[in-house]
Amino acid sequence: MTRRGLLIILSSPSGAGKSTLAKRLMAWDPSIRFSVSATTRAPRPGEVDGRDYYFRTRAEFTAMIDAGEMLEHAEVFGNFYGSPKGPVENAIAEGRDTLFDIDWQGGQQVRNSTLGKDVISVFVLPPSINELESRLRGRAQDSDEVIAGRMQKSRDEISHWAEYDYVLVNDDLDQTEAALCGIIQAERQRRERQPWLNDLVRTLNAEFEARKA
Ligand SMILES: Nc1nc2c(ncn2[C@@H]2O[C@H](COP(=O)(O)OP(=O)(O)O)[C@@H](O)[C@H]2O)c(=O)[nH]1
Ligand SMILES: Nc1ncnc2c1ncn2[C@@H]1O[C@H](COP(=O)(O)OP(=O)(O)O)[C@@H](O)[C@H]1O
Repeated sequence: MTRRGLLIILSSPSGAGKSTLAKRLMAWDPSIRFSVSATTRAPRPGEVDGRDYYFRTRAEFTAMIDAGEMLEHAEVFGNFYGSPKGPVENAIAEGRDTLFDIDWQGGQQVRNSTLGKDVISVFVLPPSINELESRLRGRAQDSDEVIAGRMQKSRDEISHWAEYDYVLVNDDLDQTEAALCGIIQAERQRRERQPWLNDLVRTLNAEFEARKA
C-alpha cells in the first residue's frame, strides 16, 4: 500500500532560514512538491509569479477565499498570504509530500483542518536575535523599515514554537539541513508499509526455529 503524502510545515521568524532550508530539502528529494502560496505582497527582485508565489491583488485574493480555494490564509506584515487547497489534495492522494513555508497562523489552521493527520510541523529558531537581524540585513532585499517590522513580529512568531512537532536551531546550515532531512526520512518510514520487512522477519523466525532444531 502506498502511503498518503505528508504535509510538511516549516515556520520560523522571518530571516531564520526557512526558505533556504526548504530549497535544500527539495534538492535532497526533488519529489517533494512546494506549496506555492498566493500573496498580496509585491514581488521581490528575482521572484517569479507561479514559482515563488502567486502574486495577486486583494480583490483576486478575496475571491479565492470566497470560492473555498484556500486550505488556510492569514494576514502577515499587512499582506494576505494563503495556501491553495487543490494541489495539496491531489498530492496527498498520489502519495507525494508537500512542503509549506507558512507562518504559525497557517500552521494552526492546517493542523486543525481535515488534513491534520498528515501534517509534520517543524519550527526553525535562529541561534540569537543579533544573528536573525544580520541575516535579514544580509539578504539585502528589504528596507530598514520593513526589517524593523519583521524583527518586531519575530517575537510573536517565536512564541508559538511549542505548537510544532519538531524544533530546529538553525546555527550551522549543513547540520540543520541534515536534521531536517532525517526527520522527514523517519516520519516517512513510520508511515510506510514495507512488505519486504515482513519477509525478513519471517526469515529471521525461520532461522530461530532452525537453531532450536
Ligand atoms: N499563513 C500563511 N503564511 C504564509 C504563506 N506564505 C508565506 N507565509 C508566511 O508569511 C511570512 C512572510 O513571507 P515572505 O513575505 O516571503 O517573507 P520571508 O519569510 O521573510 O522571506 C513568512 O512567515 C511566511 O512563512 C501562506 O500561504 N500562508
Ligand atoms: N544557518 C545559516 N547560517 C548563516 N546564514 C544563513 C543560515 N540559514 C540561512 N541563512 C541566510 O540568512 C538569510 C535569510 O534566510 P531565508 O532562508 O531567506 O530566511 P526566511 O525564509 O526564514 O525568511 C539568507 O540570506 C540566507 O542565505
